[in-house]
Parts: sequence; C-alpha cells; structure tokens
Amino acid sequence: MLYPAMRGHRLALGLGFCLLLGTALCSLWMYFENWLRVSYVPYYLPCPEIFNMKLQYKGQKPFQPVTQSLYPQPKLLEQRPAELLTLTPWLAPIVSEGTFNPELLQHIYQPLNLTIGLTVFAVGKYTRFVQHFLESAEQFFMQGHRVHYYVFTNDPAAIPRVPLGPGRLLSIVLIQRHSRWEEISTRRMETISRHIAERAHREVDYIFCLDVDMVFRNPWGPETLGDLVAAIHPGYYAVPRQQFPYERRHASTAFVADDEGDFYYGGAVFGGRVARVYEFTRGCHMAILADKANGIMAAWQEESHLNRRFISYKPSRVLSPEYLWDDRKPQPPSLKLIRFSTLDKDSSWLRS
Ligand SMILES: CC(=O)N[C@H]1[C@@H](OP(=O)(O)OP(=O)(O)OC[C@H]2O[C@@H](n3ccc(=O)[nH]c3=O)[C@H](O)[C@@H]2O)O[C@H](CO)[C@H](O)[C@@H]1O
Ligand SMILES: [Mn+2]
Repeated sequence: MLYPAMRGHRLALGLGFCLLLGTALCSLWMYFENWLRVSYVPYYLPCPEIFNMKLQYKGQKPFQPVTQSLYPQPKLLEQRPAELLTLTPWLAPIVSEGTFNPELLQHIYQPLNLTIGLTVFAVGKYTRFVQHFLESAEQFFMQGHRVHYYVFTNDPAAIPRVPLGPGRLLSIVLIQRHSRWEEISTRRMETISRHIAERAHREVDYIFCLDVDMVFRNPWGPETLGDLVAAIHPGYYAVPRQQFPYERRHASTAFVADDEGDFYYGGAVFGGRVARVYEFTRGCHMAILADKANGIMAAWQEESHLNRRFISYKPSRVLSPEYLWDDRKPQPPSLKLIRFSTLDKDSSWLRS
C-alpha cells in the first residue's frame, strides 16, 4: 500500500517521463521529415557546379530579358488568308517559304565556316527513328555547312551507322534511361545544358535541339540561324491564346495567364547560338527543378517550361510550322511546303 504523497510523486514522474518521450519522438520525427525533404533535392540536383560556371564563348553577345507587358496576341494568319505573318510584334522574322532567298543566304553564310550542332534523343524504343531521321537530315539539314550531330542514347549499339557527308560528324553520348517517358522528354533540358557546358560550347556556333520521331522533307538551311530560335506548334497556329495548352496552375513555375503569350511553340524544335541555348535550357531546367521540389509536373512537361520562358525571353527568330509539322494533319494552303514533320507513330506502344 502506497502513501498518497508517494503515489502523487510517481504520477508526476510518469507524466514527466511521457512528456520527455513525446518531445523526443516529436523532434525525431521533425528531424527525419526535414532530412527526407532535404535529401530529395540533392538527389535530383545533378551538377550545381556546372550551373554556376561562367563560360567563354566564341563571339559572345550580351542580352536583356524582355519585361512582361500586356498586348494583343499576334496572329500568324492575321493578314490575308493563305499569307503568313512575317514579323512578330517584337520584330523577329517569322521564317517561311518566300520570305528569304536561299542562294543569297548560302552565299552570306558559307564563308563564315560555321559549325551547327544538332541534338537528338533516342532512348528505349525511340532508337528505331534514328536511321530515317539521320538519312533525311543528311539530305536536307544545313547542306554545305559543317554539322555535328549529338545523339543521346542509353543504347549506343542500337544507333545505326548512317554514312555522313564531308564536314559532318556524329557523336553518340551515353545517357541514363528513365522509366517514364515524361521524365525522358523533360530531362532533355538538363542533359542539353550540361552537354553544352561540358563540351558543345567549344565545338559548335549554333545548336538545334530536335525530336527524333520526325523526318526532314525539304531543305532546312541558314535562314533558321538566329540567337534564339523557336518553332510554332502545328496544332495551335490558328488558335486564340486563351486556348493554348499552357500550364495554368499558379503553383507551377511554367504558369501562364490567359492574357499572356505570343505563339504556342513546339517542344520538338528550338535552337540558336550555343550561348543562348545554354542559358535557355539551363533556365528551363531550373524551373523544372523548382516544380519537381514542389511535386508538380507541368501540363506538357518541358514544352510548358519552354513556352513560359519564350514569353519572357523572346525568340529572335521564329520558324513557321513548315519547320515543325505533323504528318497526321493535311497540309493547309497557307504552308507552301513542309520541311520537318512528325511521323505518324504508335505513341502508346512506344511509351509502354
Ligand atoms: C511536336 C512536339 O512539339 N512534340 C512535343 C510533344 O510530344 P511528342 O509526342 O512529340 O513527344 P515524344 O514522344 O516525341 O517525346 C519527345 C522526345 O523525347 C525523346 N524520347 C521520349 C520518350 C522515350 O521513351 N524516348 C525518347 O528518346 C525522343 O527524342 C522524342 O522525340 O510533347 C513533348 C513533351 O511532352 C515534347 O515537348 C515534344 O517535343
Ligand atoms: Mn515527338
């Protein structure tokens, strides 16, 4: 039998112990929760030292980002029917057949002895597109210029040895395979920026970044060379900007408001001077990282981030849908020819 004073003493001791245990468990949980959160970011942040490097480019030019403002949407088919707009409201040429003289441009660009890089990703089942892609590029892409293809793949043995013309080189770059197709597509921004920082800035003057499930059908020449180049998506060139499939959630860094946006650009084609493409892909990758840390994947993955960035950093040259068409659509009278087009493919099988 315990005295009431002793019982009170034990009760107080027990309560104190429980309180201590609770506090310890609580801080342990908070520690682990923090630790989990922190450990996730460095896992995904792959090469912070490269993002902070100041690179020395051939003939670098300074540039200013364009501040956001509100203005009416430019319309590609605004003027006369079957006539494309030729200048953006910020005075960037919109390249299409009839707006340039290919012989004159060849004459101007040939003596510059430029090297044009071309990045293309062929991961998993997408290696099957490489042969057709390269053969058609050999026929039509930057004829008479030095070209360096960079093929990124997880499976170098599956890349066919396509015969290349003089002055044309191909490098196969081994990359990791991610399981989800969205991740493979999105990670291109990271891989390209990293590749430019590590290697391509010393090897090429301009660089284009293209989808592999596509084929060249007509000449693609120096008319496409600009500091920062975007291509109008074939699905949205006649659509009001409110209907563009931008990322509309405020929580995403790719968010675009209803009254913003010029053209809806395709993720399958962008390029420019190597320095500008480095800044561009690095910027997109940083925005993708921020979304990732917040558990968000943008509506159209890196294409959404590309579109967000092109609103603030306007392309200096815009390619008409001649340079990014889709075989599943009939050719409209406004397009005199198709230069580069998406093949009709079995997406669900490819992505499985
Ligand atoms: C015409 C156009 O603008 N296409 C864009 C669109 O769909 P797409 O249907 O064109 O995307 P897609 O399946 O072609 O994937 C984009 C590219 O990633 C590479 N890849 C992808 C998956 C894979 O398993 N292995 C592989 O190598 C390959 O180079 C491919 O061409 O949206 C994508 C993002 O969602 C990209 O922005 C594409 O550029
Ligand atoms: Mn594609």
